[in-house]
Amino acid sequence: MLKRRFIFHMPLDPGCLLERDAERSADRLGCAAVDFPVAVVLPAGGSGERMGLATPKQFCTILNRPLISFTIQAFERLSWIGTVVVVVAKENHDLMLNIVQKCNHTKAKVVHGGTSRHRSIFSGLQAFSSTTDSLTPKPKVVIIHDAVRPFVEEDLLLKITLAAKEQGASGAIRPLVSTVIATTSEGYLDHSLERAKYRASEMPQGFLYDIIFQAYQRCSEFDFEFGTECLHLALQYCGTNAKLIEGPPTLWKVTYKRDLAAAEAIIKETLSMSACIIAGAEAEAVELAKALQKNLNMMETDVIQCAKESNTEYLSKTRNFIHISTTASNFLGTLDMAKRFEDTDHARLYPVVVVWVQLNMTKQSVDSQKTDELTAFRSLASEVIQGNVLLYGIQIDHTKVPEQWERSVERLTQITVALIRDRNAALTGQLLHA
Ligand SMILES: Nc1ccn([C@@H]2O[C@H](COP(=O)(O)OP(=O)(O)OP(=O)(O)O)[C@@H](O)[C@H]2O)c(=O)n1
Ligand SMILES: O=P(O)(O)OC[C@@H](O)[C@@H](O)[C@@H](O)CO
Repeated sequence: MLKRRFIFHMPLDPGCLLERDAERSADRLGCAAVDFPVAVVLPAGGSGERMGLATPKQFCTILNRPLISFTIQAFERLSWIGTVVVVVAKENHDLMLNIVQKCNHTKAKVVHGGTSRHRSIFSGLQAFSSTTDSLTPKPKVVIIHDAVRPFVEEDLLLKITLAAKEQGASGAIRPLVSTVIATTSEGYLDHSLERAKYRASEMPQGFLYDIIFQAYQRCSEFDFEFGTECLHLALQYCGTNAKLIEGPPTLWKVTYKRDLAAAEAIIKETLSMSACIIAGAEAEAVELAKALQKNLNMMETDVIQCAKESNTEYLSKTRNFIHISTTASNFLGTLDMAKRFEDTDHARLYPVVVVWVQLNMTKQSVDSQKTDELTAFRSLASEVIQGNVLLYGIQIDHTKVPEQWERSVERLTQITVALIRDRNAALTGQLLHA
């Protein structure tokens, strides 16, 4: 087995695209540090007017999956977090239940929201009960997080939770990008604030449940209608001064169309950071695998000898598999892999890419054989895509002429990277040529 591991930092792991050793240890860290019940309220009852789409932005899809599911998964995967109350508009109740079922969000509880974000959050808080034997007992600490902020990582959640436990309230902040100014009623500049003295209030925020619940019980109708800051309610109505914790740049809220495009780009980039190359036994295939691994230097790649070895170790590390074969139509091994992805739920949340590379060692097959092969490949691709597996094909002609071989491998690399990065369903079942 040929292995070369890179020291590799995932720039972001939104909603745990892959369970990484580091993530697992952080989860263990969380379990050790959090010895009290923690629950979550995700306000998702808005209409997304600024997004300008018919579908509320929390239900807009990325890689065939609603945005809200990425946010829920960021909490679902942490063993030290309990119930995740998702607050949606009444008309979206069934849609949300379908998402919970399809994406297996076992911690999610769906409740109805209100006409404003604060009303929705309060409705979410009321889903917990003070009776200890209830299905949703009230937590010690509750995390409040906008459902349209999909990138929230465990270490920040841990800091917010522990700070809320100690201080009563905590909130994520980010440096201001633009300066804040005050305007006159005629629309002229009144004055500008010294930017360095101010921060943008982001999410997640954490609270001792009793404090934030009491704050909402006491707050005014004006607060409910026009307020945007939970930390302010804790201070105003419970005298609790939130601990502020600076978070990473990925905390931003999906508000406009550009934010959705940015979120999709980040998720695709993170899914494309690793690959497993299955070389088969033939010497030429192993040679191509090593050349491809060398060219794929922007990815953490493993090379294994055969699909049978693409066991759980590799499954947990990547969602991109490059299957090199020297025999035509040997793509049927992909079906076994697809079945294994299905058995391990590996493709439930994120599409798995399988690039079948056919290394042509002999002269071209006759046209009728090529047509049959393409038909079989296409029908396999349309079968496995039902299980969220995207099957692509690339043919490469073997040559002993070094310059030609180098050019072919470079083209193979470029096509492979493009397919993995874009995960475009329209190209599945195609046999491209490097
Ligand atoms: N009545 C409301 C309004 C907003 N939210 C939620 O609060 C979060 C942040 O609010 P915002 O970004 O303003 O969402 P929308 O109100 O949907 O957006 P817009 O203001 O553009 O309509 C979102 O997850 C949104 O779904 C909510 O639960 N209930
Ligand atoms: O006002 P919107 O409903 O767009 O978004 C809510 C934001 O204000 C809120 O998420 C943070 O600023 C932290 O309170």
